[in-house]
Amino acid sequence: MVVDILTLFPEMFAGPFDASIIKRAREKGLVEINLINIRDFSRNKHRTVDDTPYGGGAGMVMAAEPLFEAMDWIRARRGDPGRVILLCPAGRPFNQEVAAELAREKHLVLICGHYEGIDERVAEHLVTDEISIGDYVLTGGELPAMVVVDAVCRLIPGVLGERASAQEESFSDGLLEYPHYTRPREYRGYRVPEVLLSGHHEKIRLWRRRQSLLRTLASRPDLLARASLTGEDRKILASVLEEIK
Ligand SMILES: CCN(CC)Cc1ccc(CNC(=O)c2csc3nc[nH]c(=O)c23)cc1
Repeated sequence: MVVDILTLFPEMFAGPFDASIIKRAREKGLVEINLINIRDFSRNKHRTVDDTPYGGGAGMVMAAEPLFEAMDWIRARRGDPGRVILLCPAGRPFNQEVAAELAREKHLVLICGHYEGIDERVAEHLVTDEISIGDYVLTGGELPAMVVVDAVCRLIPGVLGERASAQEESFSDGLLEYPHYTRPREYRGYRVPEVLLSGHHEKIRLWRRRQSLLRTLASRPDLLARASLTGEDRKILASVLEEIK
């Protein structure tokens, strides 16, 4: 997969993409990430990329020209991208389903907005998808772009070890994860639950499932409503609800 990121602050991306899983994916040639500075496509001598809004109002608006010029350059080099994603607060809420959809593309362009907004002609004539990463206001689209790239890249075959992706399948039943423990058995008087030390695989499986159900019930009942629950799950939930009566 090729990801072209249009941004005013390419330096912001240095850390997250040069470490760990994304770095390995790039080295393996599974993903190519190009950082493109929007300012390089400004056609005026002051290299400006924003201007005052028509109709008045506070703040500045990102101009259309540098983004259209950058898209021409991308198209000339690599042909039409599958998706052109504008990161913006008013976009479609990003979630695992959107990540899976984008992970099937060969070529993504991400546009990181700034200022009060971007000239609407960009959204109208260049953009295929507008994506928000949540209902809170950030200073720009760069962190959202990193979040999207991270979530999408890990779904590209070969990026995660096959074990991890197999594990992913088991979690994708929509419940929250059960608690994890590792050595030592006791640390500062805090002990690991006995069942996990028992070696009794069926009891451990049941305990973990119960923990997932309890946690999901406690903090994400909305997920519980949507999850694919087995008969066994319903029995566990019934006994839990009995207990807390
Ligand atoms: C004045 C109204 N603001 C919209 C809520 C203007 C505005 C604020 C912050 C931004 C910068 N944020 C993003 O570009 C952004 C891009 S994706 C995203 N997801 C969640 N929250 C976000 O702020 C974002 C852009 C416009």
